[in-house]
Amino acid sequence: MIQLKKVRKSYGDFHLRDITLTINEGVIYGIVGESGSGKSTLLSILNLTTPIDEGELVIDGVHCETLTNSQQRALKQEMGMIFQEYHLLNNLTVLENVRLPLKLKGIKDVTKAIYWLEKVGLSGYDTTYPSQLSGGQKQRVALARALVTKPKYILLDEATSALDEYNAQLILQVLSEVHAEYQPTIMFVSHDLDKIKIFCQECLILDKGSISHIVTVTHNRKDELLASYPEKAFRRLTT
Ligand SMILES: Nc1ncnc2c1ncn2[C@@H]1O[C@H](COP(=O)(O)OP(=O)(O)OP(=O)(O)O)[C@@H](O)[C@H]1O
Repeated sequence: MIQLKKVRKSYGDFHLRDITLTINEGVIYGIVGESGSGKSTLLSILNLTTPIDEGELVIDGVHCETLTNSQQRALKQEMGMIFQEYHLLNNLTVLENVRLPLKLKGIKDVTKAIYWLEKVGLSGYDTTYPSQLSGGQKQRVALARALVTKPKYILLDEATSALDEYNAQLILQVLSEVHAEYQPTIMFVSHDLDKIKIFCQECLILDKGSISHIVTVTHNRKDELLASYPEKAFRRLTT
């Protein structure tokens, strides 16, 4: 569980203000809001990339204002993050990028990295470098890298925005399978309300740095993502 109490962060004229929020285990949250409302800032605070100015951030009972380096490393290993700009390492191949979080955990076996590349439709790209990939392919490498260690928290910043509809659905399907398998907590930042509706259970609406609403998503159609194509088509056409 993650708790934020009166969290503040300022960048010049922008203020993320008094964010008080409990992020429960196993829930899929959407985060929406106008451009510049603070969605990425909130995710990077949760990912411990951005330190807060004031307030409290407590992750799994650990107070993050006073973390030791080893506590910070341990918590970060529970976070799988996809950044808006992907943050792939250009001097590493696709496979090496996906392996990186495993290596940081001291795991040498490459099987899981290969499995995840295949899962996001990129088998055969092991020795390719990020600069040779399209934006959508980079996004899928970032997804494989985020999921390879089975993290407890999955933080996704516009993870389907560079993708065509087929690949966006593929990613949401993969994430739904992952959620059905071990119930990680997922934070899904998106401008696409249809995807929020189909994928998320709760949705935070940010407005100029504050949470204006927390909405329970109704008519969630997650089952549809898990269904194989014939059932999916049948349900779409009949309900
Ligand atoms: N590292 C930074 N340094 C300075 N200003 C920043 C930094 N990160 C974010 N900001 C500013 O904070 C504000 C909120 O940015 P943020 O990226 O969190 O918004 P967002 O809701 O994710 O926007 P978008 O939908 O366009 O991605 C913006 O005004 C942005 O310029």
